[in-house]
Amino acid sequence: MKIALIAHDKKKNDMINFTVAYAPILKGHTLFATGTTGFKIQEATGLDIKRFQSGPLGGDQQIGAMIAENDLDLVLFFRDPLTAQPHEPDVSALMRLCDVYQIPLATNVASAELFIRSLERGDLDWRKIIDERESEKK
Ligand SMILES: O=C(CO)COP(=O)(O)O
Repeated sequence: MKIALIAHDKKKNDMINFTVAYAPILKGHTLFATGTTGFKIQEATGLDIKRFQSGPLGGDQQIGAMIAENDLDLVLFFRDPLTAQPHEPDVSALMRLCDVYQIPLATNVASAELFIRSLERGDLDWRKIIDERESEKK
Protein backbone atom coordinates (compact mmCIF):
# COMPACT_ATOMS: atom_id res chain seq x y z
CA MET A 1 0.00 0.00 0.00
CA LYS A 2 1.05 3.58 -0.61
CA ILE A 3 0.86 5.62 2.59
CA ALA A 4 1.33 9.39 3.04
CA LEU A 5 2.66 10.68 6.38
CA ILE A 6 2.21 14.36 7.23
CA ALA A 7 2.36 16.26 10.51
CA HIS A 8 2.10 19.91 11.43
CA ASP A 9 4.97 21.21 13.56
CA LYS A 10 3.31 20.77 16.96
CA LYS A 11 2.31 17.21 15.98
CA LYS A 12 5.70 16.10 14.70
CA ASN A 13 6.61 14.41 17.98
CA ASP A 14 3.35 12.44 17.80
CA MET A 15 4.31 11.37 14.27
CA ILE A 16 7.81 10.35 15.31
CA ASN A 17 6.53 8.31 18.25
CA PHE A 18 3.87 6.75 16.03
CA THR A 19 6.28 5.78 13.24
CA VAL A 20 8.86 4.43 15.71
CA ALA A 21 6.16 2.30 17.33
CA TYR A 22 4.73 1.03 14.04
CA ALA A 23 7.94 0.89 11.95
CA PRO A 24 7.72 -2.93 11.67
CA ILE A 25 4.33 -2.56 9.93
CA LEU A 26 5.19 0.59 7.95
CA LYS A 27 8.35 -0.86 6.47
CA GLY A 28 6.25 -3.30 4.44
CA HIS A 29 4.62 -0.39 2.57
CA THR A 30 5.60 2.42 0.21
CA LEU A 31 5.88 5.64 2.19
CA PHE A 32 5.55 9.26 1.13
CA ALA A 33 5.75 12.42 3.24
CA THR A 34 5.93 16.17 3.18
CA GLY A 35 9.51 17.47 3.47
CA THR A 36 10.16 18.12 7.12
CA THR A 37 7.91 15.35 8.41
CA GLY A 38 9.66 12.86 6.13
CA PHE A 39 13.10 14.03 7.19
CA LYS A 40 12.30 13.66 10.87
CA ILE A 41 10.74 10.22 10.41
CA GLN A 42 13.73 9.02 8.41
CA GLU A 43 16.08 10.34 11.07
CA ALA A 44 14.17 8.57 13.86
CA THR A 45 13.34 5.28 12.13
CA GLY A 46 15.56 4.82 9.07
CA LEU A 47 12.42 4.03 7.06
CA ASP A 48 12.65 4.58 3.31
CA ILE A 49 10.41 7.54 2.41
CA LYS A 50 9.83 9.52 -0.77
CA ARG A 51 9.85 13.13 0.43
CA PHE A 52 7.98 15.94 -1.26
CA GLN A 53 8.30 19.69 -0.67
CA SER A 54 7.63 21.03 2.79
CA GLY A 55 3.89 21.58 3.36
CA PRO A 56 3.89 25.40 3.14
CA LEU A 57 5.96 25.16 -0.08
CA GLY A 58 3.56 22.85 -1.90
CA GLY A 59 4.05 19.43 -0.30
CA ASP A 60 0.36 19.03 0.56
CA GLN A 61 -0.51 19.82 -3.04
CA GLN A 62 1.99 17.25 -4.33
CA ILE A 63 0.38 14.60 -2.13
CA GLY A 64 -3.03 15.88 -3.29
CA ALA A 65 -1.92 15.33 -6.88
CA MET A 66 -1.22 11.66 -6.08
CA ILE A 67 -4.68 11.34 -4.56
CA ALA A 68 -6.21 12.91 -7.67
CA GLU A 69 -4.56 10.07 -9.65
CA ASN A 70 -6.03 7.59 -7.13
CA ASP A 71 -2.42 6.68 -6.43
CA LEU A 72 -2.42 6.74 -2.60
CA ASP A 73 -4.12 4.21 -0.35
CA LEU A 74 -3.96 5.81 3.07
CA VAL A 75 -3.20 9.28 4.47
CA LEU A 76 -2.04 9.84 8.05
CA PHE A 77 -2.11 13.61 8.55
CA PHE A 78 -1.59 14.73 12.14
CA ARG A 79 -3.09 18.20 12.04
CA ASP A 80 -2.61 20.94 14.60
CA PRO A 81 -6.13 22.26 15.19
CA LEU A 82 -4.92 25.11 17.43
CA THR A 83 -2.48 26.91 15.15
CA ALA A 84 -3.32 28.83 11.98
CA GLN A 85 -1.35 27.53 8.99
CA PRO A 86 -0.20 29.88 6.19
CA HIS A 87 -1.14 27.18 3.67
CA GLU A 88 -4.57 26.34 5.15
CA PRO A 89 -6.16 26.22 1.66
CA ASP A 90 -3.72 23.45 0.69
CA VAL A 91 -4.55 21.52 3.88
CA SER A 92 -8.29 21.76 3.18
CA ALA A 93 -7.77 20.79 -0.46
CA LEU A 94 -5.84 17.67 0.52
CA MET A 95 -8.54 16.56 2.94
CA ARG A 96 -11.25 17.33 0.42
CA LEU A 97 -9.55 15.14 -2.20
CA CYS A 98 -9.41 12.26 0.30
CA ASP A 99 -13.21 12.52 0.47
CA VAL A 100 -13.57 12.82 -3.30
CA TYR A 101 -11.54 9.61 -3.87
CA GLN A 102 -12.61 7.72 -0.71
CA ILE A 103 -9.08 7.57 0.62
CA PRO A 104 -8.92 6.70 4.33
CA LEU A 105 -7.62 9.76 6.20
CA ALA A 106 -6.57 9.83 9.87
CA THR A 107 -6.02 13.29 11.32
CA ASN A 108 -4.80 12.25 14.77
CA VAL A 109 -2.85 9.47 16.47
CA ALA A 110 -5.91 7.75 17.93
CA SER A 111 -7.49 7.19 14.51
CA ALA A 112 -4.13 6.43 12.86
CA GLU A 113 -3.65 3.56 15.33
CA LEU A 114 -6.98 2.08 14.30
CA PHE A 115 -6.06 2.39 10.62
CA ILE A 116 -2.65 0.83 11.04
CA ARG A 117 -4.17 -2.13 12.84
CA SER A 118 -6.78 -2.43 10.07
CA LEU A 119 -4.02 -2.30 7.49
CA GLU A 120 -2.18 -5.12 9.25
CA ARG A 121 -5.40 -7.18 9.34
CA GLY A 122 -6.04 -6.66 5.62
CA ASP A 123 -9.12 -4.46 6.05
CA LEU A 124 -7.77 -2.06 3.42
CA ASP A 125 -7.12 -4.77 0.84
CA TRP A 126 -10.08 -3.46 -1.19
CA ARG A 127 -7.70 -0.70 -2.26
CA LYS A 128 -5.71 -3.33 -4.20
CA ILE A 129 -8.71 -3.78 -6.52
CA ILE A 130 -8.80 -0.01 -7.11
CA ASP A 131 -5.03 0.06 -7.71
CA GLU A 132 -5.26 -2.76 -10.27
CA ARG A 133 -8.12 -0.96 -12.01
CA GLU A 134 -6.13 2.29 -12.10
CA SER A 135 -3.01 0.62 -13.54
CA GLU A 136 -5.10 -1.01 -16.30
CA LYS A 137 -6.23 2.52 -17.29
CA LYS A 138 -2.59 3.71 -17.68
O1 LIG B 1 2.73 21.70 6.70
C1 LIG B 1 2.59 20.49 6.61
C2 LIG B 1 1.30 19.92 6.25
O2 LIG B 1 0.30 20.87 5.98
C3 LIG B 1 3.71 19.59 6.84
O3 LIG B 1 4.86 20.03 6.16
P1 LIG B 1 6.30 19.60 6.66
O4 LIG B 1 6.31 18.12 6.79
O5 LIG B 1 7.26 20.05 5.60
O6 LIG B 1 6.51 20.30 7.97
